[in-house]
Amino acid sequence: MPRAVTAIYTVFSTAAATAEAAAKLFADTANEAVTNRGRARIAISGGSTPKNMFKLLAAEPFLSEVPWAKIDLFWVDERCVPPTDADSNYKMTNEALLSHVPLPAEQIHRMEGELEPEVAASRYESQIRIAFRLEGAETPTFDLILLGMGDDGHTASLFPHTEGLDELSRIVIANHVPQKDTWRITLTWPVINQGRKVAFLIEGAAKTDVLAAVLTGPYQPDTYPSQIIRPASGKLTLLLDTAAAAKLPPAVDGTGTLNLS
Ligand SMILES: O=C(O)[C@H](O)[C@@H](O)[C@H](O)[C@H](O)COP(=O)(O)O
Repeated sequence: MPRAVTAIYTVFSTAAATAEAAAKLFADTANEAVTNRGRARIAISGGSTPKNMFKLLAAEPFLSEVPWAKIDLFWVDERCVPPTDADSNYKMTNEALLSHVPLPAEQIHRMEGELEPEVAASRYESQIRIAFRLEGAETPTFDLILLGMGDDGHTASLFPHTEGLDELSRIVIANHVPQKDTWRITLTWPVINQGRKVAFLIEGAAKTDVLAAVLTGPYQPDTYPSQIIRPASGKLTLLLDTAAAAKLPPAVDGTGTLNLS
């Protein structure tokens, strides 16, 4: 049985407001982690939705608010392409964010999409083990994991009916995605669920029906992998625009709560 968690969704009237809320979540969580633990380890997703948030983080006031020198930035997933490729999550993030902020290069932990998938996955797992000083079978606890969701219900690079959904012990895997005829590198869902704070950023009418199925429909994670994200903290945060949230129970004063059992 899946872990029971409380999904707290906040609905914003525009994509710009959603991006602003996501940037504030990034800054606030980073500052809390640095205050309490001396550093912040954050894993971000790619795709298109986070781009506006990244641009906001690269400008004032967030540029000054974020403790860049104390952040270790990781990716949730990456396409198996070089970092110069138009499909590269790293490329998008570098253009929108990294090339504009004082985040030390050695604290930017890129997934090496240009390598053979399994090699890239095991090298990234080693990078994480070193950065988190993990021993034995320990797994990392990220301070913040920012996720997106595809219109097929996938998150990270955990796509419907793929083998990656069955991986319980590794931190990073290469996941073959037959429906895209491609390989992806991705964090595994148990690692994502261990995040201190796990948040989805979801926008647009293309996500309306699938988000309703994920949050209010029967539990079928092989079909809707986003359902497998049930954080150990007991709380799942969702930042949504009105279009994505259109088929969810109406939010009161902009915020709704769903008990996912
Ligand atoms: O590599 C990726 O594509 C992402 O990490 C992926 O999980 C993304 O979050 C969803 O596909 C949503 O993508 P959009 O934001 O483009 O809708």
